[in-house]
Amino acid sequence: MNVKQLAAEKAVEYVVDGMKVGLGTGSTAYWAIRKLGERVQEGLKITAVATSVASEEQARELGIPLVGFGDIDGLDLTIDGADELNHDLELIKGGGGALLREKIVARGSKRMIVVADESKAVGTLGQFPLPVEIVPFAWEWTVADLAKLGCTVELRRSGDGLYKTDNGNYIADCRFGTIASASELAASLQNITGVVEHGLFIGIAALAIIGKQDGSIEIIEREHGE
Ligand SMILES: O=C[C@H](O)[C@H](O)[C@H](O)COP(=O)(O)O
Repeated sequence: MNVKQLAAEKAVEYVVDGMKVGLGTGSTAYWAIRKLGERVQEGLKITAVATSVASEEQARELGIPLVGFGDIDGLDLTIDGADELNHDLELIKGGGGALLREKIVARGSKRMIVVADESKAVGTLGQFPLPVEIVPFAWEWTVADLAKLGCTVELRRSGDGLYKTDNGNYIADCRFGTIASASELAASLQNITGVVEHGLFIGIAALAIIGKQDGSIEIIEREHGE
């Protein structure tokens, strides 16, 4: 059973004619984009923006109409994956390096649906190293500042060199083990000048659709105003 596909295809049921849709990034969002492509070929009328070069290419190949950010002032719905999520729908994202674009797109959406398999649902965030996008300039100092927050930091690599995001920045993967307060940590991260954005998504996702090995789906909805 492909539980990522199960969750992703359920989320696509929320898409209706006329919607402006944000396309997430990663191996779960892949299935949502694929299903959306099928529905577009069957006549669904939507426009979309993508959160990464990879998702944009996938959408284009499937014939999903893409628009520029200057053409629209917001989105109705974004469907995206997560690396970890807790019961308050606080997320860790950025395992695929797309967190900055993902956060811009999700924040510009009336609703964000997270799609994930059950391994991503945790009691406390932090087992997954938190991806933090940092500028290459003086990255050594930024990494040192991040480590002062109580994590071990590894600069993400790719092949022989350092990994670069679609925006030309580096990713520092910060292993906290346990994140007691995501909002306090988010505030501390935002205070570090070399940090462009971090992978904590707090108060952004409205709904999570979690695919389970037994073929069932769990839906978690965030209380309004939480
Ligand atoms: O940068 C990547 C994104 O935040 C992904 O949504 C996240 O890493 C989950 O990816 P996957 O569905 O491949 O586990």
